[in-house]
Parts: sequence; C-alpha cells; structure tokens
Amino acid sequence: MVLFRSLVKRASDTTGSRHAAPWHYARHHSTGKSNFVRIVEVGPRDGLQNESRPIPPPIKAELINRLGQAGLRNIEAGSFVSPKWVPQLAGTAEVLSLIDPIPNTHLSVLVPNSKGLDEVFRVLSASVSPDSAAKPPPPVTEVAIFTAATDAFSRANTNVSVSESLTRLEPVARAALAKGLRVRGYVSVIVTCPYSGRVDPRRVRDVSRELIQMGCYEVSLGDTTGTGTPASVRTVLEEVCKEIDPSRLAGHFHDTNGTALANIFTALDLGLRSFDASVGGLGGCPYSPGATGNVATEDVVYALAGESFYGDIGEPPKWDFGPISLPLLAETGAWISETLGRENTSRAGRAYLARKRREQQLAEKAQTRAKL
Ligand SMILES: CC(C)(COP(=O)([O-])OP(=O)([O-])OC[C@H]1O[C@@H](n2cnc3c(N)ncnc32)[C@H](O)[C@@H]1OP(=O)([O-])[O-])[C@@H](O)C(=O)NCCC(=O)NCCSC(=O)C[C@@](C)(O)CC(=O)[O-]
Repeated sequence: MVLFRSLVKRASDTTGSRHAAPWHYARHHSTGKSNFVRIVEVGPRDGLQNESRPIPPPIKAELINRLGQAGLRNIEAGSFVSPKWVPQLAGTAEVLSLIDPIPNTHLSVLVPNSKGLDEVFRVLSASVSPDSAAKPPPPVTEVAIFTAATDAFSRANTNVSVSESLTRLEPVARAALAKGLRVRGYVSVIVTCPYSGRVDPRRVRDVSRELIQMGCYEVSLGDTTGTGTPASVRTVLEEVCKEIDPSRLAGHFHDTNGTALANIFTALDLGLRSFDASVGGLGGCPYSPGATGNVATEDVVYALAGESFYGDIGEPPKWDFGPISLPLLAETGAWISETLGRENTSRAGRAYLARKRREQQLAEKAQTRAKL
C-alpha cells in the first residue's frame, strides 16, 4: 500500500493528473509546437520477445541498466504474458528484481489480461513486504495494454477479437489506475495486417478512442508489419487526430522497409512528439511474420538531434531528448547485438563506433610516431 501511494504521488508529481500526458512540452515561441520528443525504449520487451534463443535474466537486466545509464527515461522492461505464447519473455519478475534503481525513469511492463496485472501487483507488493524490507521495489510505474485494429491480428496475438480484447482490458486499466500506475495503450497493425491486408484508418481511430476512454494517457500506434510509408502513415494519423489530440499519441514504427524514420518525420509534422524505438533495432512481433525490429533508438536520436524542424522561423529549435547519450546508446546497441549474436541494424550506432575506432587508430599511430 505504501508503495502504491508513493507511485500515485510519483505519477501525479509529473502529470498533474493521472490521465494527462506525463511530461511537459517546451513550446516553440513562433509555432506553439513542442520541440521535446519523448522516446520510449522498447528494446527489452519488443526487442527481445522475438529472439530465437533463451536470454538469461541477468543479460536482460544489464540491457535495462545500460539503457538507463545512456539516459533513456522511459523503458519498457518486459511483459507478463503467457509463457506458452511468448516463451522469451518468461522471467520478467526476475529481471525486475535484478535491475539497478534508475532515477527519474518510468519503467513499464506489458500485460494482456488481469492475470498479468496481478503478477505485476505481486511483484511490486513482494518487494515492499517486511521480509524483504531491505530491497527497494522495482521502479515500475506503468503498464502497457495492447490490442489491434483487426480481428485477425488480435486473434493471432491474444486469441480474442478486438472487441473482446477491449472488454478484457477495461478492468485491467481500471485496476492499474486505482493502484496509481500509469496505463499506456497499443494499437497494432495500423497500416497493414499480415492476415487480413490493408487496414481501414477508421478502425484505428475507433480503437484508439476506446483506449483513451479507458484511461490510457497515451496510445502508441503500431505499424507492426513495417509496411507504412509517409503517405499511408499520414492518412492513418490524420484520421486518428480527428478525435484524439496528437499529444496523446505515439508512433511505433517497425523498420522492415526502411521507412520508419520517414514515418517519424511525418508524425512530427502532424504534432506527435512521442516515439517508440529499440536499441540496435532489436526485435519484431512473434505474430507478424517477416517484420523486422523497431526503428533503432540510436537512429532516431541521431536524425532528430539538432534538427531545425521548423525551418527558418526565428532561432531554429533543437530537438530535445533530455539526457540521452548517443555514444552510450551506440555502445549498448553493439553490446546487446554481439551478446545475442545478431546484426546491429542501427546505422547511426555503427557509424559512431566506426568513427571512434578510426579516431583511436589515428591516436595510436600518432603516439607511435611520437615515440620514434
Ligand atoms: C492473452 C493470452 C494469455 C491469451 O491466451 P489463451 O491461451 O487464450 O488464454 P488462457 O487464459 O486460456 O491461458 C492459457 C495459459 O496461459 C496462462 N496465462 C494466461 N495469461 C497469463 C499471463 N498474463 N501470464 C502468465 N500466464 C498466463 C494461463 O494460466 C494458461 O495456463 P495453463 O492453465 O494452460 O497452464 C495469450 O494470447 C498471450 O499471452 N498473448 C500475448 C502475445 C504477446 O505477448 N505478443 C507480443 C506482444 S504485442 C506486440 O508485440 C505488438 C506491439 C505492442 O509491440 C505493437 C506493435 O508492434 O504492433
């Protein structure tokens, strides 16, 4: 109970209200639009759920610790879903018990139903029981609930139709909010469904509205297959923004066809300021065959840092990410890719490390010459 009170306080410290967006926008003086871009790191969850080999909890915990050290302030740490459906994410409770405290950071976990939420409560309560008084609670402040824009995908992913999934999620959201947790919603397959093809943007709008009405502070719109282009993403977002303010929406773009960054810029143009990304471009969804990982966090940071998005109106604003360090992110992307034996798909991360190696070689040559 003590923990839940402190969670309510922590949430309201930053939100002012449980349902409001939990960060403050710095407004650009001429356009009134914000320059602050929130990055939600989904590598430890979306990234790792698609790996073929089991990943030991200490590796997952180290990934989260490194991401925290790199300055990420919103990290999706894992999920409490059925291990029969996604065996890779079994062990999230152990992962949470192994991570270091990360100040000012929101950790979230994905839950599909009440059973998953009960597991979150159990983990949080266990760590404040008198028996474990010495152990601080894992800093989970948020749960993510998820559904889809098509029945076919929803059934493949969670065994129920969209409307059944919304019915199942409503009490989950209510219970999480009652305990002071923030709730974020996902809508998958906003552009194309791998089972039923092209998606009607009005479906995306309607499902997003339902999630907002349940109390989600933000809905993350997932181009799960990574087939979206700036044109198709614009069509969907324009439809959703008819009913939902862009400050309550996030973009979640898989990079299957190399369009994720272009889609992010399209979304920025429409007023979205929150994006999911995955260090090293990890991941994919087990129920979206052929789709690759999310856009790499390093690439998003590189592409937006210093970008004068509002062109020549007065002093060009710089995108602000808070404390995120590209060098530390690049090291983390390289480390996790090597650890998993997979390709690091972050172009910006690889370019940074190659430049660093070249600089080191030049410095070594200079030292050798100086000694001669
Ligand atoms: C929703 C269910 C559980 C329905 O699965 P089901 O088989 O219909 O449900 P069930 O209630 O019959 O449960 C089956 C078994 O799982 C257990 N179970 C049931 N719930 C839980 C739980 N929470 N935690 C642990 N165990 C659970 C339950 O106890 C039972 O065990 P048994 O009695 O057979 O031994 C299942 O379909 C499921 O877990 N699906 C999750 C799939 C998933 O995680 N997909 C990836 C995440 S979504 C995503 O990646 C997209 C996103 C968000 O990134 C955005 C984008 O890119 O689009």
